[in-house]
Amino acid sequence: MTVDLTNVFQQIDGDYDNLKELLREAVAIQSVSGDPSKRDETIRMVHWMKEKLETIGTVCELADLGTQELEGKTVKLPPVLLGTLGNDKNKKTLLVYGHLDVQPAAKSDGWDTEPFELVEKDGKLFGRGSSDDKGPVLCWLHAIRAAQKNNIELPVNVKFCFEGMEESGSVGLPELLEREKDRFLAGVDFVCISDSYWLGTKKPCLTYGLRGICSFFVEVTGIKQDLHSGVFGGVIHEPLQDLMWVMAQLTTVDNRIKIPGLYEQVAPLSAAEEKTYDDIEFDVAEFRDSVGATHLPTEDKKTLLLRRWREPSLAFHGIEGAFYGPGEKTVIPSKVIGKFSIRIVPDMDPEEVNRLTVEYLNKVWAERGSPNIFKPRPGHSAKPWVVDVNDSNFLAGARAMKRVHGVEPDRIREGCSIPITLTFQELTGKSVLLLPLGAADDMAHSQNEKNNKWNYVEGVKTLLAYIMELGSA
Ligand SMILES: C[C@H](N)C(=O)N[C@@H](Cc1c[nH]cn1)C(=O)O
Ligand SMILES: [Zn+2]
Ligand SMILES: [Zn+2]
Repeated sequence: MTVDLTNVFQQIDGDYDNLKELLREAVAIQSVSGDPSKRDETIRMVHWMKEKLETIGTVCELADLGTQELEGKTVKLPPVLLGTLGNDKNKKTLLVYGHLDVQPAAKSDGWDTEPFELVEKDGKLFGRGSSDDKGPVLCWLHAIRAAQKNNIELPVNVKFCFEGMEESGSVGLPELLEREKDRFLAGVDFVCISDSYWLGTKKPCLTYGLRGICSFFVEVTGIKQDLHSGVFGGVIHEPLQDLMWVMAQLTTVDNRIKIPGLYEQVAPLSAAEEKTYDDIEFDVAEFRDSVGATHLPTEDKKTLLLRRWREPSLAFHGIEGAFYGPGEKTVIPSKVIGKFSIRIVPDMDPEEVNRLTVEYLNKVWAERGSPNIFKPRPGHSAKPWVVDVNDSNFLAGARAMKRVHGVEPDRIREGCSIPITLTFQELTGKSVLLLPLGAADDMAHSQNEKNNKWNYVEGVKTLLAYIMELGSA
């Protein structure tokens, strides 16, 4: 029997001030997992969320993950929040995953407002984590709270797994989940993750694929300290010149990867799969304008989507040790570390990608002929993930989207990665649904990250509708 949610949806609309207040509190906690100086904040964020989950009756535990070595220091890993809400043997069990950590952010990066202060402007809620992933995580809480306020019994038991290291490769989580296979993960029937974005700004989507990732560090040293470029320029081998030259050998001008053997690993595209791209609504001009570009390497809809979702790509992230502040500094840096990553797709294997990439870097380094010291090394990696879109979990998600938005969602893939997705699928043997709530222009990881007020509120309704739909899945 379908429960009428009309009144609950109205109450959710009316509860906006509370929804916003909770997001404000969450955004204010600077849980940047990649920054060791902010590790206490990341841990505080997990404790904060535990308290919130307990207010809806969740039985919570904090799984300790020990420590990690980060920038030469031993730092505590944030615990993983495991929660159990309901234990009815006659009901199926939904496992919800989300992350409480965020990417780094500083006003000086070019934000219009302070990144860790939630600001509402023109129907948008600006703040680091508002979309990725604190907003969606809070939608789960609000959805269940709304059901409880209206005495609506959930048709499923709900388990929560919220971590604080997703943006840094989910360190320790796969091993914890392995250990929890026959305890916390036992009896899970469905998995759902809300940690990605719609393809546009208006039409909802369900996501059935993610790219994986292989990240790399390339270190070049050669002189004992930074040097005056006037006094020493021209008479030494500069590490930064070497590094820039090596990095420039990795891609072509239209961003194709030059590492031999990489594209050969990509699964061939069948005619049937190619056809699924025909009906997807995607406005290339809107996409181009949203990123502020004048030209894109391709403006053909299908080619562009294929490149985002089912082809590898290489992105450069930065150079540690190189001067980047305002003004001029006529210095030759002594040690530089280039950082880049490769997004990988089926059938690429992270270990093989790491091997081919390091082999290629060493080859071009040999061609460079520099006497400096060159150390390329892989960082974290994750496998790609693709599934069937028509199982009962996906159908429940589609019905929920239709109930809230009145349209059938598009089935899409994502260019980004959620490293733990495949682990959940393998350990539970159950379907994992990616139910995105954010808009394509949310600018996750970037300046002025936001969550639309509308997406946030409709997201609460969508997750509630999804939980209720699982009752007939
Ligand atoms: C899709 C998700 N919200 C996300 O942003 N994932 C990150 C995961 C990651 C991998 N390395 C560092 N972070 C991403 O795709 O970059
Ligand atoms: Zn992210
Ligand atoms: Zn995320």
